[in-house]
Amino acid sequence: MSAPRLVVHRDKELMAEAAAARLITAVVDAQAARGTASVVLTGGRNGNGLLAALGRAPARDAVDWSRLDLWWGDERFLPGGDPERNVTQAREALLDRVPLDPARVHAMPASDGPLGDDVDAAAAAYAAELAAAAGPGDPAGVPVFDVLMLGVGPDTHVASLFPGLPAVRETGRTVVGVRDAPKPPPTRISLTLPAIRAAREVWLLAAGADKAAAAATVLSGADEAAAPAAGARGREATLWLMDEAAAADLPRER
Ligand SMILES: O=C1O[C@H](COP(=O)(O)O)[C@@H](O)[C@H](O)[C@H]1O
Repeated sequence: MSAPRLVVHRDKELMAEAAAARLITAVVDAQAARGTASVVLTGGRNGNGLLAALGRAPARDAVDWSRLDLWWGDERFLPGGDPERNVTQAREALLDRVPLDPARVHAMPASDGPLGDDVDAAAAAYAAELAAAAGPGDPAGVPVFDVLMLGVGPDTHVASLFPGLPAVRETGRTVVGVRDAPKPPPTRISLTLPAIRAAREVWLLAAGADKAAAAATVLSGADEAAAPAAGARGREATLWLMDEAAAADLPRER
């Protein structure tokens, strides 16, 4: 697993533009090397800001959108089309305006889907979809994602892995149902840390003053059960993409 590396931008707008440019390059490079690319999207303000910036970037046309697999790191377990669902927000920010292959857009199940409102069954179904996409050389039971993005919550949560809840300690399953999340809605679906750590590159997005304490806690060596973002590492790279406000409480010599 790779050690965290920090990239600090002046403000959240610049961070979103720079992260979008970085994502375009990563996808184009992956498609050139392997024919396809796979990216795991995050919900939240920073993740949606990045998607909106990507939509404004002229270089977005360098991406072959038809050869891109999109997955989600977590989802709010709500009815399909609910404005609070991460996939709904991602569609609005970008996905509805680029020529993706619908079969490659792997949204997590909704609470009114064919599996009904059983969040554990929904999580198991997503784990099965990931396992089916994994190759024989992918021992984690998920594909080797090229880039997996995670918004960092002010409480250090990533995906829907919240401090102190059992999901953050999961070692066997790749996807779990989450109940009693402290941030609404309380019922969610999340990739687990072992699934997250299967990615080549993990990018943690932290912009805004409300992320400063979380970033300082995680980057000072906190335990992942108490600060889940501490457990989010990529095989080849772990990047913290930040703005100055989120980096304000980090040691000066960073
Ligand atoms: O609820 C969620 O929150 C986190 C962080 O969101 P932010 O608005 O504080 O940046 C997000 O990463 C996660 O995907 C989402 O479900």
